[in-house]
Amino acid sequence: MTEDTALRAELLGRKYGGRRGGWALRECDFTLPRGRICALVGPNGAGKSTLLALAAGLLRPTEGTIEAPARELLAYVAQDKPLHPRLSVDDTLRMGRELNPGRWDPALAERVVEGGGFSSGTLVHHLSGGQRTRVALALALGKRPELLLLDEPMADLDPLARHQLLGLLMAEAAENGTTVVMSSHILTELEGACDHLLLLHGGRIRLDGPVEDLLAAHTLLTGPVADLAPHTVVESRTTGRQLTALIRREGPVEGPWETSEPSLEELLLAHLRTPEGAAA
Ligand SMILES: Nc1ncnc2c1ncn2[C@@H]1O[C@H](COP(=O)(O)OP(=O)(O)OP(=O)(O)O)[C@@H](O)[C@H]1O
Repeated sequence: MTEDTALRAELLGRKYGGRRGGWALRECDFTLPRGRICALVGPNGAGKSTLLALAAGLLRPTEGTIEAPARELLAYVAQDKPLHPRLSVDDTLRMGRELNPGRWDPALAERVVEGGGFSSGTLVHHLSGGQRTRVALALALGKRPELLLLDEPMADLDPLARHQLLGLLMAEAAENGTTVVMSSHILTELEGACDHLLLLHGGRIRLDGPVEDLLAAHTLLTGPVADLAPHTVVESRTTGRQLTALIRREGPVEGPWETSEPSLEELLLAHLRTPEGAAA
């Protein structure tokens, strides 16, 4: 892995349940440059959590490889946010400091916990789901990792908390050059926050690359029904004589259509609705 790379997978595969089990992830090849904020998207069961656990070193690949920074340089917030229930918030953050000598940023951890509507003496056991998320994010960010792996981090946060914490996360990532990989089903949340995309479906990568390049490679068009060749159609719908389609452009679009660049949400929805459509 070079200096500029934060995460790299080569023919990565993971099977659960022994020899007769099924593949949760198959033939995944990608390189994530340092400093990117990467959205990890895909339907339920696509393999997102499996990929994050492999990147965190908590699972071993069944085949292929995944290269990531050393464990002390990465932080991983799992979907179920495992924390010690009998520790107070204060004790939990103290543990974060003790486990990360020389790296821990107490002020940053405090900032994440602030605004959560609980005192620092509260036991983790007595926190709500969203409040526990705050503490788990404080532990992860306080560590000042090179690579931050977040499995649906915002799912149980209220809209204000989500906005505040996403803002804090983005600011910290920009300031410290942290690479973030964040799985989410909330597509609107990813727009504006992420500059890189990994779209998984059925354990395989369907889209991978900088968001800007992926958007520029696609065109939304509306107009009369006509042959779209030579372009690759990701998704098309017709209402009477009217065609709406998302295409992967192969050269200039010439025809009687109105064209525009899709938003990230439009691009993701089209690819999610047609999993067998135009792959990367
Ligand atoms: N511990 C396990 N044992 C057996 N199969 C598993 C295990 N964990 C995951 N799987 C299977 O692997 C596949 C990928 O699961 P994974 O949790 O990685 O998907 P996901 O994209 O994170 O889904 P979601 O959006 O629902 O969280 C699924 O088919 C799932 O049933």
